[in-house]
Amino acid sequence: MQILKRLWPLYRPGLPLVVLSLTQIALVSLLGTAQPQIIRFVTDLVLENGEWQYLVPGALAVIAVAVVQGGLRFGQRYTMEIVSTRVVAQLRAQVYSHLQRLSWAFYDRAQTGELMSRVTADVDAVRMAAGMALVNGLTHLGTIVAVVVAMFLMDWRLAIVSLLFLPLLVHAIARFQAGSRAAWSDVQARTAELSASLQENIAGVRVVKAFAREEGEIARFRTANDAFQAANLRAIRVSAFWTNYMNFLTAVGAVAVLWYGGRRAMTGAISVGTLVAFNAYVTQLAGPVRMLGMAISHFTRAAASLQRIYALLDTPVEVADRPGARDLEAVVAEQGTTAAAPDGADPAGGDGTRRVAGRVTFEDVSFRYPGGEAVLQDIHLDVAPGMKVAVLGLTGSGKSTLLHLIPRFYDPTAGRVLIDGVDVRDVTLASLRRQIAIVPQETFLFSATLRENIAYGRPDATQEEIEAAARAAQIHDFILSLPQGYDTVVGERGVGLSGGQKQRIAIARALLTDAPILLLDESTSAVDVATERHIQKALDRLMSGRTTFIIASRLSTVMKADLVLVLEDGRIAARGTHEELIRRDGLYRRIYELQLRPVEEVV
Ligand SMILES: Nc1ncnc2c1ncn2[C@@H]1O[C@H](COP(=O)(O)OP(=O)(O)OP(=O)(O)O)[C@@H](O)[C@H]1O
Repeated sequence: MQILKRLWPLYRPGLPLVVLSLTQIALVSLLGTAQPQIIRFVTDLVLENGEWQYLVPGALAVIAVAVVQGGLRFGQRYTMEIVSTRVVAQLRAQVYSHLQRLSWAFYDRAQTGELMSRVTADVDAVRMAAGMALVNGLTHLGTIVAVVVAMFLMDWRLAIVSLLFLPLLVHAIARFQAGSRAAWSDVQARTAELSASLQENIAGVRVVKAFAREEGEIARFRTANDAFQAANLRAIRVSAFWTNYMNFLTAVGAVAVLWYGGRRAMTGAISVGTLVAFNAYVTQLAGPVRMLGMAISHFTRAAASLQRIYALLDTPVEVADRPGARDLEAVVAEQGTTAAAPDGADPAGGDGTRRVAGRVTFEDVSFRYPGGEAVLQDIHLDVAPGMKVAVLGLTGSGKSTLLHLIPRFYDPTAGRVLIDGVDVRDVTLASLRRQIAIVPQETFLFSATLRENIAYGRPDATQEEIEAAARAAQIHDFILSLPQGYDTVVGERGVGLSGGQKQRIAIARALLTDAPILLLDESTSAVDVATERHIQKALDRLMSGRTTFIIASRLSTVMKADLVLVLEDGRIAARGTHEELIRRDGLYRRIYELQLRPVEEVV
């Protein structure tokens, strides 16, 4: 019920069409009762009384009814399908846009394949129910009602006897409904499991092959596949048993007609034509009843799917715009803190929007992942615009997490993160993220052209701007060397490009957004000396004039940094410049010995 209430607003705009379809359904149902009546007349007049002139008109009338019914059936189905495809398209769009809004914390827990199945299989189940099943279900219901009424109008005694099976039928429908709901919900869950397994396997195919785990993966998939098959068979069993049981009950009805109707016809209480018509009606009930069963199973399936879809739509967006949140640029401009633009930085952004200065402040920030232990504790930090901060620490010390709090991928559990003195939670996410460029360790490239990939953050960028960014990122010459140049389509995740090339595409992407704050996860992947020099140049260009947080793995980066932070178990264990820190005999020295020097020596 609750579900229908939520679905209703989607149907409302198509109300006139729904009414039209319902009218057609009513007419089809009424016409369904006409044929046995014609047969009744023909039987009584032609066979009993020998009035042969009624035979041909009777036959023609049967054909006419069938033709009109066919036209109406087409109309009812088509009109309802217009409404339902529209409803389902809106539902799908709602799911998709909610998926865009959901935050990192949600995707940490989510399974990609399961989400895909939500958008495809579940939405499809709703489409089936909202269109075809709805029309068919209502038509069958209408036919049943019309037939029953016609029977009572002809002879109520015979009607009661021949419909004695009806309560049993209703009971069977109810049992069927309950059984198939459970069975289909199981099938849907298994479908999701199967597609999750498939998706994960495809995404991780390189790992699978590297570890020669194909056989293991096949076995794992087979288990999921078997479970899916078993669930499906269970659902079919439930469906097959109850629909056939319902058919059997209808046959019992036909026997009742023959037995009791035959006696009444012999005593002359009803005409032979009436008996024939009754028999036609009872057999006519068999089809709609069985189909109604099928429609019900579609509905129960759709109800289960809708429940899952709404559960997803109801998942709260953990990191969202506050009501009335304003753009960061506007708030900063109002406070008048934009004055201190860094050297060389253009206070007006490349695309003409205002830029903030780029002061980043952490005030007593602590953070824990949901259900986890504290990952960051008491972080106190004030980074002036244009400063380069190198973040170091052993693995798992919280370096990435620290960076992820700035663009609000997560919100701190305690304390505040400020940009130019403004709490990042007080401004719109879009305006906040416009001010931040990110170069992650793993570059994700979309299956699109290199041009589109570079311009991902600024789709309106001109070819000149894209080329300028690529040139600064030291990747322009390489792109030109490809036969299709900037129009080269890269495969999913950028297959076809080397790690160093992908990283430079990411740098070009960040350069093009021209944001005053830069978050950089320096790749540790080993590259040759020439590539390393290219990347260094590209990075230097990118960092210039921007407040930069860099998870550093190269000594050269650390030496150039204005401030080095050493994280230990989520706390800032030491801070200072490389020179200051190296003189102390602490964690920094250890990291320097273990992590930084070797990389430098390779290069
Ligand atoms: N999405 C997450 N959900 C739950 N816990 C997480 C998540 N991401 C990281 N953690 C945990 O938080 C801690 C800090 O992780 P983080 O990735 O910030 O460390 P790091 O210093 O960047 O590590 P590395 O150098 O290995 O990349 C780790 O103990 C990790 O297990």
